[in-house]
Amino acid sequence: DPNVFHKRHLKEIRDLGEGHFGKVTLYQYDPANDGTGERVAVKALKQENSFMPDCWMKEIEILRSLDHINIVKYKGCCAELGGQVLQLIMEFLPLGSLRDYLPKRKLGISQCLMFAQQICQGMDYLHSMRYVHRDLAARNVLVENDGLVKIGDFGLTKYIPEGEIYYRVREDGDSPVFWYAIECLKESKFSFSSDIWSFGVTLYEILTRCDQRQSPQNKYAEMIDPNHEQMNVMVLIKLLEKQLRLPCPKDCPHEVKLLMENCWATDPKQRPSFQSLIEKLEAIRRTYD
Ligand SMILES: Nc1n[nH]c2ccc(-c3ccc(NS(=O)(=O)c4cccc(Cl)c4)cc3)cc12
Repeated sequence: DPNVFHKRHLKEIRDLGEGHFGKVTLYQYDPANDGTGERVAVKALKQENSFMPDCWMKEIEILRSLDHINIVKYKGCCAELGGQVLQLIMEFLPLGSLRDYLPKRKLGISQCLMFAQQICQGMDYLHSMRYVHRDLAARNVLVENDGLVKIGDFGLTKYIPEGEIYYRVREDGDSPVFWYAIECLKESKFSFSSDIWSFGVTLYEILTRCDQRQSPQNKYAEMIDPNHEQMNVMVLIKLLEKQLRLPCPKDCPHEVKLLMENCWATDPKQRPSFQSLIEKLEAIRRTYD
């Protein structure tokens, strides 16, 4: 079965990333044991979290059910600890995430907008399957080559049943609050529209070329008075309720600034859909051809 990987043939190479519940590692899968095997990315639960296999199995099922050029490919599973827990095997993209790639490459605005449009295409497909991603950020977008990006992690993705609009969560764990829509911070209400807000923050990251000095967290921290308050979720909510938003990165075209701010509308219903963002980004990109 090409989707089954045997632990004994997986040779660890290096870490690719670490989240709250798991970590992603680069391995060579080398059954011939002659160094000619293919490189794969393996996502495993951190041991202390192996108590939550049901949402882990759900994550594996979700990625296995997805098939889109802008979504990282599922390759299979590997039994761990005598079969209790599975490891998720994905295709390996050598250029890593946008956070690794953008600071090193001086991409023009047109190529940044092409990446943004491809993220919208992957997300439009995900929403068409009635999944809310809940963790869209530049660190979770992978680079295949300088013309193709893919969404690379679905650890917080949830299915929204027909007829429902929101997904309420209990755990806040290590929540990516600076990418969260205001209604997620205030009421833990996640929806297709809250993914649009996170896309706006991801577009902001792309336009700053993932410069960490201009990260969402640092930029929001600059908006408060450091002398009398420390940044936390309550301070962030107040700042957003005062209609403050991330600043427009330099060399960001005016129509892209408007598009980004539309994604951060307080009212979720005022935010665009990924379909309309694809059309708008396509039109703006054509002015650069
Ligand atoms: N270079 C790659 N090829 N294939 C991959 C699959 C996933 C990833 C990946 C995907 C996401 C991240 N972001 S991350 O913030 O490190 C992360 C978030 C949630 C859960 C985890 Cl375990 C890690 C880091 C790495 C990288 C590659």
